[in-house]
Amino acid sequence: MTSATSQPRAFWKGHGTQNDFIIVDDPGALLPLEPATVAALCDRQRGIGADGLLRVARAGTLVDAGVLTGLGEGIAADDLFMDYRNADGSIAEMCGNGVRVFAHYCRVAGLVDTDEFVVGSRAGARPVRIHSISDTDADVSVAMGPARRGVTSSATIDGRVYRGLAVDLGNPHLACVVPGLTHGELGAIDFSGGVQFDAGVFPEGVNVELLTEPVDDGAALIASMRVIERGVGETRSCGTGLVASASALLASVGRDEGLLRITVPGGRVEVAIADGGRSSTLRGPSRLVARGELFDGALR
Ligand SMILES: N[C@@H](CCC[C@H](N)C(=O)O)C(=O)O
Repeated sequence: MTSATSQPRAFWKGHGTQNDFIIVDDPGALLPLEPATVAALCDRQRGIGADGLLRVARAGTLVDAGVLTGLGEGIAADDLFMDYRNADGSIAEMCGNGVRVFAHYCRVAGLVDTDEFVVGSRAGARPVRIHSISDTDADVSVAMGPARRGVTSSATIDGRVYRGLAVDLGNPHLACVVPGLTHGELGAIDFSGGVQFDAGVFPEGVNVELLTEPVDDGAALIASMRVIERGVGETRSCGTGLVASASALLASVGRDEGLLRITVPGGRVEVAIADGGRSSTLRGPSRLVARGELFDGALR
């Protein structure tokens, strides 16, 4: 006997500045993406291995299937929706690197026939623009919405306390600009013990970014970032974290708007914050590296 989940299921693999994702096209929203299933697929020893999983389906189909309770602001039933899961199987509202890879996949797979379209996310509509594209590489901008600054708080990593600014990108961030920290010193911090944070400030957990102080090169503010993601651990890049970091870097020099180029272990992206923080754009690469087939057992 066969069922919707017993058929071999195509998957793709891609990354945005080495924040990597399994992409599963599920037009009928039939896949039971239980947390344990997603965690097994994302596991780097017993699964495919990834920082997260992107389910591709139309927003209206996900509502009809009961995956979403509603369409969300600015999202039409026919819009493609990025149903994002962290590597531990938890659901997150948004993923900035994921949206670029998602848009790249949708264009290459023929799900859209234009270079500008709306991607739905649990944080709302995220319009994308594809500047250049091949089957493997793309350069994509995402309108990331407002970067909402909150309170200051602190996080402890490897026994050291870092002060930072809470910034809401639809998902929660604590972006810590560390006075005097060099790029080399940032790279040497031991993230293996994870992060401790104030659960009173971040009851849903938080993504924590550490940053060097910004340097103004005349065209943009330049800085380096590392991140420990909620539901994943350290990743080599985090798109929402980069926008949150841009907002904190601007705050550290008394500004609300500007252009920033931020280096992460997985590459470099550009962030623009405008309208006093009410809008933001993330621009960076996407690479599709493989496609394959999930066997029935992988989904149980
Ligand atoms: N890597 C992502 C963020 C993914 C979600 C995050 N771990 C959370 O739980 O909020 C990005 O590129 O933004």
